[in-house]
Parts: sequence; structure tokens; C-alpha cells
Amino acid sequence: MFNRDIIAAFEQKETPFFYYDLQLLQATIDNALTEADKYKFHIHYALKANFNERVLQIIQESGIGADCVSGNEVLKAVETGFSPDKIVFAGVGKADKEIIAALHHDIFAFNVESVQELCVIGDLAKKEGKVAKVALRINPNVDAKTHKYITTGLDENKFGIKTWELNECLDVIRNFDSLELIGLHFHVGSQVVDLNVFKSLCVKVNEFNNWFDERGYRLKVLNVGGGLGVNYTDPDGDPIVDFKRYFEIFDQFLERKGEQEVHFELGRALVAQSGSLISKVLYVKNGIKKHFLILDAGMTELMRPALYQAYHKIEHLSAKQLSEETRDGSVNYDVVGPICESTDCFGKEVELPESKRGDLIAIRTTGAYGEVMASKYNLRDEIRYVYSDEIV
Ligand SMILES: Cc1ncc(COP(=O)(O)O)c(C=O)c1O
Ligand SMILES: N[C@@H](CCCC[NH3+])C(=O)O
Repeated sequence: MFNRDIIAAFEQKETPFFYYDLQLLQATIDNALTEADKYKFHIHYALKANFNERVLQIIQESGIGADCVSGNEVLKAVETGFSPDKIVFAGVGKADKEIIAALHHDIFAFNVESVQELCVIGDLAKKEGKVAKVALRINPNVDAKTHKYITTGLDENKFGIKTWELNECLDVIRNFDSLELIGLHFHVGSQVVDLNVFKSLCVKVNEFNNWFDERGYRLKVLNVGGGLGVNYTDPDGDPIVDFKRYFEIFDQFLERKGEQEVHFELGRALVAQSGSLISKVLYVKNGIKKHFLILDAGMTELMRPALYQAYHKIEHLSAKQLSEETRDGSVNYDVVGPICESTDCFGKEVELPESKRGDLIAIRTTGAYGEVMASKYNLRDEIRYVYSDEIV
């Protein structure tokens, strides 16, 4: 991803910053759309993964819809130009003002997460003189086989409606003229790399689809959520995920009835590989048992390692500028940030070329859940970013 010219340009920039490869982003989107179009599948982009202005603009221009989890994300999607009839609003704790804002924008659908929320949306829509289109988010109890902190579709997770509450949901919907049931929504978790998980999800979706059909509800939309994982260990070998296989699975295993639409909410798979966090070595600390590389980026820029012990590939960019002969040997470093927390660590015992103050380091696959999860802790600088078309 990084040639000599790009690295030379990085050397002139103030670090840390997020670098976005917009060409890779475009290629990823194009590939996802090509594969989804084969089956007339609809893609919504999960804004929570990254709402950087230019990233979002490119996604909006591709015609993909928006999956939002807050009133502000709905507003951001509208401001960016996503058509309201392609905006869905999910989230386990929608506040009244967020629901009202979404109603005013006549969004495509609310993905409803509880019986109580259904009543609140029904009430608010009635007061606003609107009909809210709703999809019921059912917790399918499918194990996403991912990190326990990012699994969402198990009975013990807070998300979605439990199956034994579905009759009650139908009662509520029948009681409100201001509610229109348009579909079902599922999401099993994030960073799912075992595609068999999606086969199991399809089986569950079919069961629920039948359940509703038997009760006279031929639903317009089956929304199967997102969660498709990316390759964190080999970002250059595997820059675009296998959308072909992913969508094939849903075509093969999902039993659509009549004209039912299938909707996806992809976040990470669309944006993760196009982002890298670029940082400089501030200090090299050689201890008795450990060697530390202290970077100018920390958990405030990229929280995933501290939060989920997530792996991100760490690359020594300055060494790439040197010829083979002039490179020093390698050292195992704990690569850490400047934040006043011991969990502020990007990787332990990472084998890297022997490093010095000022060397450039790239932390890869940070286009998803990087910049958006940044914090001001320790009163850190605002996040900086650099786009590929600004430097080449
Ligand atoms: C309901 C819902 N939809 C979509 C997504 C997007 O997930 P991902 O970035 O894993 O594709 C998430 C996050 O996991 C989610 O909770
Ligand atoms: N933020 C998480 C994923 C959560 C996805 C939203 N449900 C991550 O970095 O992997």
C-alpha cells in the first residue's frame, strides 16, 4: 500500500494521522456492489464504522444506503446526501428526540429493538401525524464466533427482541395505525470470519420469515445486518473481502418469498482496509526484560487493541525507505502509546527493524472503528487525516 513517494510525503506531515486510501475504498465499494447486484441485494453502510467526511461522501455517491445508530448519525446521513428512503435507524436505546427527528425525515425504517420501543415509536408517530415503518430486530441466538465483546445475537446480549415477545409485538402493531411493519432485522455480531455463521443466520431468518408469513404478514424486507470480517493479519494480501462468497451464501440459503428485498448493513468490510494510522516513534526505551517503542499515537486514536485486545498489523515504514544492506537487525518491541494507561499498547513483542526516534510506523486496517472511536482523554489533539489523492 505504501510506496516510497507516499512514505516521503508522510515524512512531511504532522503525526499521528489517519491515512485513507480512497482508491482502495472505491474499489471495495465497487466490488461489493457488483456482487450484491447479481442478486438485487441492497447494501446499507453502517455509519458507526467511519463517518469521516470524504469517506462518507464516496460511499453516498456510490448509491449505497445508510444504517444509523443515533439521531445524529441520521442527521449526518441526510446532510451527506443519503436519500431518506435509504436510511435505517437501529439502536437499543433510541431517545424520543432522535425518533422524532427520524420521523421528520421520513426515513426508510426503524429497526426496533424492544416491545416498549415499539409502543414509544407508535405514540410519537401518532403525535407527529406520521406512519413509522418498522422492522423488528429479532435476536436470533446465533453464535457469531467472534470476540465476546462484539457479539450481539446471543440470548445474553442486550440487542433485539426475544422470540417469545413476537406475538406481543404483533398486538402492538395492530393497535397503532401509526406503525407499519415492513420487515425483520437481524445482526449476529461483528468481525465474523467464519462464513458458516451466516448460513446458520439464514436458517434462523427463514424460520422467522415463515412464522410471520403463516400469520398473514408477507414482509417486504429481510435485513440480515452486517458483521462481515476482514483480514487484519494480511491487509496487503487480502485488501478486499470475498464479497462474492458472502453474497452467494445468502442467495443460496435464504428463502425469499415473492418480491422480498434482502438488505445488508456492512460497516467494517467496506472501509477497514482503506485506513491506516500513521505515527512516529517518539522514544525507544530499552529495559532489562523489554524493549519499548513509544509512539505519538495512542489508544486515544485507536482504541481497539485496548478495548478488545484486537490485533492490528504494525509496519515500519521508514525501514522500507532503506536498501537491504543499510537495514539494521530486528528487535521485539512492545509498541505503546503516550497515554497514561498500561493498556495503551498496540502490540506486544512485535518483531520490527531496529528503530529510532522519528521513524514512521503504520498501524494497518484502521479504516473501521478507528477515527470514530477516538477520545480526548489526556486532552489529546483533534484527529488529523490525510487522503491518498492529496499526496499523489
Ligand atoms: C445492528 C448493526 N448493524 C450493522 C453493524 C455493522 O457491523 P460491521 O461493521 O461488523 O459490518 C453493526 C455493528 O456490529 C450493528 O450492530
Ligand atoms: N467497534 C467494534 C465493533 C462493534 C460494532 C458495532 N456493533 C470494533 O472495533 O470491532
